[in-house]
Amino acid sequence: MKTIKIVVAGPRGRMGREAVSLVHNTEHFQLAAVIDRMNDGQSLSAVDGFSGIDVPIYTDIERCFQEVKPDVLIDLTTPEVGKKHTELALHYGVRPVVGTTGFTKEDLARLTELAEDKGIGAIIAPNFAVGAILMMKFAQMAAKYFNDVEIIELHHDQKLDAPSGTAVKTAELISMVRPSKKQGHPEEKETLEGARGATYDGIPIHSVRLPGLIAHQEVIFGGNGQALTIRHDSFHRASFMSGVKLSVETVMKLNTLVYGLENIIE
Ligand SMILES: NC(=O)C1=CN([C@@H]2O[C@H](COP(=O)(O)OP(=O)(O)OC[C@H]3O[C@@H](n4cnc5c(N)ncnc54)[C@H](OP(=O)(O)O)[C@@H]3O)[C@@H](O)[C@H]2O)C=CC1
Ligand SMILES: O=C(O)C1=N[C@H](C(=O)O)C[C@H](O)C1
Repeated sequence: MKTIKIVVAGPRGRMGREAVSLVHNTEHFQLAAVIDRMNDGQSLSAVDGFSGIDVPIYTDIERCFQEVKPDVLIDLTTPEVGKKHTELALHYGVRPVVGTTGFTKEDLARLTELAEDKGIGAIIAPNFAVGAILMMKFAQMAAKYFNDVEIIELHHDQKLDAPSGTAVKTAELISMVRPSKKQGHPEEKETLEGARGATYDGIPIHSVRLPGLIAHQEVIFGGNGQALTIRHDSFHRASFMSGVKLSVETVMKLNTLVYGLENIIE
């Protein structure tokens, strides 16, 4: 298998650390550099937790792309930084694999067009865990039979975006197969603002943030005399890494942007 030359953005982060380790330990992957917002020009091996991983740190992504010429960028940063990185990667002909969440519909449309113009692959995946992809697929299947649904997503309290990318993606998949609907009593009123959560096409989404959690979601369907709950839990960020690996391998064969791993996991 041809070696894939990879740059990871956000290496000191919770996900970035796992991704660096995955790339470093995968035979046909080469970790060529990392992009961070500090330690420019130093070796990653000098940073706590990366001993023996001797690759350069760049704080300037454009200089990194010009000098390193990677095949793939794995971005695990923050919503604003992730958007900028993805756009620049496409501009430089580097295929982005983006786990960073918080992208809007407009962001996705713009990036899809850019990938199309450049004729290269890109993957933006709100969730890399296979169990989470199945949860979303099962929820979409169930929505054909149950019109009423609410999503509860639960994450660690350091998460920047709400609702989670996974919750938004789940609501999008459900709204593709069920008619738009205003749920609950037509005259219901919130006596405390926000009590009914955010809504996506009439689907309430509730975001819980607590220390101790990692990434969890329940999709609850209600019907006549019954309820169906579909739940997924990530107890460790290692749960996301097989999806990152598959995405890096797949993005090399694509020439458009794919949003969501459900489109590449059959
Ligand atoms: N798709 C998926 O399956 C998953 C996606 N995620 C998403 O991945 C993203 C990262 O999550 P997580 O690892 O928990 O977050 P962290 O806050 O732990 O990591 C983000 C990292 O990005 C760094 N960073 C900030 N600005 C820049 C920049 N300009 N250049 C390079 N690095 C930068 C931060 O540095 P500093 O600390 O100095 O600010 C930090 O090290 C989030 O959007 C999250 O929602 C998370 C889990 C799974
Ligand atoms: O920030 C996180 O941790 C996670 N973010 C992603 C999301 O917003 O859906 C994926 C997973 O839930 C973990």
